[in-house]
Amino acid sequence: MDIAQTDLSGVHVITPDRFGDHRGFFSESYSKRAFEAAGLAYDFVQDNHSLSSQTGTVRGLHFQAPPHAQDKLVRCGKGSLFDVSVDIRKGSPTYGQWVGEILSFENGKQLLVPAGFLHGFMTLEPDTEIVYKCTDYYAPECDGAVRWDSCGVTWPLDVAAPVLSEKDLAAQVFSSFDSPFEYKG
Ligand SMILES: Cc1cn([C@H]2C[C@H](O)[C@@H](COP(=O)(O)OP(=O)(O)O[C@H]3O[C@H](C)C(=O)[C@H](O)[C@H]3O)O2)c(=O)[nH]c1=O
Repeated sequence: MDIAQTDLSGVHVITPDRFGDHRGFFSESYSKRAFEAAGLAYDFVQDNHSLSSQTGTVRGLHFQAPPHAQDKLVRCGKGSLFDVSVDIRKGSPTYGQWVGEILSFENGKQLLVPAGFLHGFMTLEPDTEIVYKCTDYYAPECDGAVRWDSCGVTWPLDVAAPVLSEKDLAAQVFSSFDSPFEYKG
């Protein structure tokens, strides 16, 4: 399992090993032991799975506010997507900065998105499935969203009208967003 730091401290790209044979492949898609050996200690309590049928579907950019903030370990179970994380920790030297990574069934890559970061993605092909682990349970009263196109993210597809939920269509713009997260070094 390769665990690589991104330009945003705390956000990692993780690539599990795949053992191929004549049947296909086997991969340990998550190992608490490997994470702890890399100094990453997360207690995941909920797995999420969503299907986006159309290319150019955008889900995000979302967060859960304290006291139910979530760290997320994200991977693509089928298809491909551009996964994005934005630092929203007030006082952070990288506040407002973003990283993006193509996650696909083919490349097996994962993105570790800590609490204090927005998370969202754009699908790059039809019938794309995302699967992710969270360190806290769903708390709709703490659910928050920032407009996908207001954070300066360079999205991979020039989609005039992405497929969005009502919630994401109505999300606040980043410039007027008051983050509930503080940078703790
Ligand atoms: C997130 C969540 C949702 N739901 C229910 C609530 C709605 O009835 C339905 C769809 O929820 P929503 O439109 O918020 O789903 P997404 O737009 O995929 O939201 C997620 O997308 C981005 C990429 C994220 O990182 C978050 O996990 C999450 O915000 O599932 C649940 O029952 N449990 C949950 O944990």
